[in-house]
Amino acid sequence: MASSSRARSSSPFSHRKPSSPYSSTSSSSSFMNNRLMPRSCSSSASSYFNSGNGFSSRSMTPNRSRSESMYPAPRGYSARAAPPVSFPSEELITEPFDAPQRSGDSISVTIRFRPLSEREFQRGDEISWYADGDKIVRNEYNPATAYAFDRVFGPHANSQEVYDVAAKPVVKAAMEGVNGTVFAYGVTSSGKTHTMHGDHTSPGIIPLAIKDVFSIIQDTPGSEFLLRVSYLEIYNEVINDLLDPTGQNLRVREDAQGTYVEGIKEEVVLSPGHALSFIAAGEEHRHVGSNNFNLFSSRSHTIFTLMIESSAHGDEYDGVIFSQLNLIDLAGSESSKTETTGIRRKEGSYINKSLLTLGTVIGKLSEGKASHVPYRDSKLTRLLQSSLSGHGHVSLICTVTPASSSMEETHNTLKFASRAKRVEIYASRNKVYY
Ligand SMILES: Nc1ncnc2c1ncn2[C@@H]1O[C@H](COP(=O)(O)OP(=O)(O)OP(=O)(O)O)[C@@H](O)[C@H]1O
Repeated sequence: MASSSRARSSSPFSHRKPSSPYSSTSSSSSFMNNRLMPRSCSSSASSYFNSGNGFSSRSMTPNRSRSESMYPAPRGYSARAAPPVSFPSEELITEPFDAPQRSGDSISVTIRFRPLSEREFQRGDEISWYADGDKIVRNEYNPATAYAFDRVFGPHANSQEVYDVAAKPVVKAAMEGVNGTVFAYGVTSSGKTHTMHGDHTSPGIIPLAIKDVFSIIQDTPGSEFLLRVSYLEIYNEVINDLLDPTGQNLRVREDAQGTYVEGIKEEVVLSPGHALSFIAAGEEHRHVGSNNFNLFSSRSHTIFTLMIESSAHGDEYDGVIFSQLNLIDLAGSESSKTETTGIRRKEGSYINKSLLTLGTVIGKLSEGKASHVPYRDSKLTRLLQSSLSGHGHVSLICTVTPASSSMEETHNTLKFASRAKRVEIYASRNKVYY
């Protein structure tokens, strides 16, 4: 009998689960009084909802015994080439490179400037880098130094505009069974959290993506969906489950299909508000951690994952498509000279080491030739391995300040972004027939 165990996708954030304690009988479904009932259920719950009024109690993915891999490539598995999401092409203007012949798609790279902060303004910072049109970042003092990207947003762009370009196509593809990863990269205080989370007046990529996912469901009559979320942080190279305070120091496991976090909690979500409530709860857990360990949001990488399954009804049934959408707010690198305490210094060195490893991994991948890629050198790159090695769309949003006092740091971010553009990906649709 079916349970909520889902088919294994090629995403790095796949989580094995024991067989469901809830059987997927009608009594375990969320179909109560013809209303979708949010409930406090763990990953094992199976609650399907569709784009119409009805709900289904059946799971689309098969139950698997513990001894079996939860996500083997089942019979009938098909990984069809999906149409690439339409990101515009890009090229480096002043630092030409020998790009490998591309046969796949590439990482989409977006740059987002924030305005000069009050602090920068007060201390007399000038503009050192600026958006020259919507594809080029240019240096004010040396105009010949410029980089081109898929898209560059100046300081007055809002998060909805950034979302529409850098995340919406990835979200849309994820709803069609193609794994996706959107992540924000940049030095501390450059605007990563503003971009990924935002606030009530200016929601960021994560709430906008959640809203979009539910609106796509509404606009997809005749299909049923199952959505689950997980939320974790990597703090000092330790993975903590933000949806389950007892889930500390979780292990990264690996099997033939890639890496996954063992024992992470997944929650079924039934509405945008429901999904956002889990994020809010997760932030609370992270905050508690902060008090105990001097942990700040900027001191951990966070990964919010939305797991999506869908299937058409009745005669229209054409297999189950599934995907994972990973929305990542990286911790910002910070100069060690700003660290004041031992704990801060330790945090900073973990952050810098993992970001350095990310840079090395991107650099190796961008070379486009077979060589050792040190994914295992950090938890972040281990978890990102499947995404970066090409299984799904990847959108990198690099946040930068125009301030002259951060000119070198911004230049480093631009160089990282430039390298990332050269990484090839081969996104394919995940589909399984039962
Ligand atoms: N595009 C923007 N427009 C207006 N304000 C912004 C923008 N980006 C960032 N800010 C503001 O700048 C400050 C720092 O931003 P934020 O906290 O998002 O940085 P961060 O990169 O996440 O830093 P950290 O790495 O320390 O977490 C915040 O007050 C934020 O509101």
